[in-house]
Amino acid sequence: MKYISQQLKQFSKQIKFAVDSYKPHGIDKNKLSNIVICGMGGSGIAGRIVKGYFNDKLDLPVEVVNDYVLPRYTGAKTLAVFCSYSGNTEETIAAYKIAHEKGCQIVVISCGGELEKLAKQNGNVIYKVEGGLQPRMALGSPLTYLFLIFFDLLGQYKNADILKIADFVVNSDDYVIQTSELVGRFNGTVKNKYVVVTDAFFEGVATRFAQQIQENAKLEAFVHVLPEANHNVIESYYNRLDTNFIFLNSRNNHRTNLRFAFVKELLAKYDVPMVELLVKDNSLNTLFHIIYQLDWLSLQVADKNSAVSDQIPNINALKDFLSKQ
Ligand SMILES: O=P(O)(O)OC[C@H]1O[C@](O)(CO)[C@@H](O)[C@@H]1O
Repeated sequence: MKYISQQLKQFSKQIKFAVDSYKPHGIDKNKLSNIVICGMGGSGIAGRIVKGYFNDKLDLPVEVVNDYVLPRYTGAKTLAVFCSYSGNTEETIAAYKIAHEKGCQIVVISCGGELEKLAKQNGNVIYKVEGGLQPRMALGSPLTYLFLIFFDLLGQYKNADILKIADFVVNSDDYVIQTSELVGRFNGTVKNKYVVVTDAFFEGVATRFAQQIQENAKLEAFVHVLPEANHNVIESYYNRLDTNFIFLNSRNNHRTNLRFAFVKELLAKYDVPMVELLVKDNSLNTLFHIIYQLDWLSLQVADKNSAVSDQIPNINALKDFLSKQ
């Protein structure tokens, strides 16, 4: 835990690094028909978070691709952003090669590897990330770059609010205290599963937390998105749930708010551990704070579960297996 928590403490520094290093990409939004953001795991999640944020702000379809292939509609009018910390993730490299062949407008976020090599050869825009961390503990820079790339497309890059991302200076000890309180609220009964009930705006943030619980704490974690989850998974909300619930609601839809209220009441009947995260507003600052808070929570849960959070033996064994094929 100590080693990985040292890495998490650099979140704020990573954000600042990206804000300071960012240079406008020069891509004209009016010449685009769509955007794809490609990447896996702790890098791909940045795309999902940004997609949720810009859903009601950008008049272009955005798709997140966590795969080897790109959708058929991609081409010269596609902005394809590739996000890989190591630059050596095989799915991301394969998708990059397709984008290059199809003549997409390409932007790469990475600290090196094969992806950076190809991007340099092909003269793509590259946003460099500082190396030496576990990819899932390096989200600050890629996420900030992605936000800046999108604001830049909207012609808002110089907007003071956006540059305020750089003001995200935190005392990580405060987060450790806050999240250990949250863990305390879950503790009455030890549950083995985590579910985040979220709305679409925070789906990426919720998924980030689920992935952090899976990789760091070695526990099952799921995301139930409202309103859709009210049409299916709600039927599993009965007694004997072995689950801790977290609620994350941006409060931007009155009907969805009602759904949250109903679900909370329903689960309360079964005495299920629940925590509602405080969402002050839908600003970038709040979004970054929630991500950081949930990252700390995943490490606290890992500690409680005596998990070795900096080791990912199954993932490494899989990569080893694939490299021999
Ligand atoms: O950012 P990268 O280097 O492409 O890695 C993507 C993902 O792959 C892993 O290294 C493991 O498969 C994750 O830890 C990471 O989130």
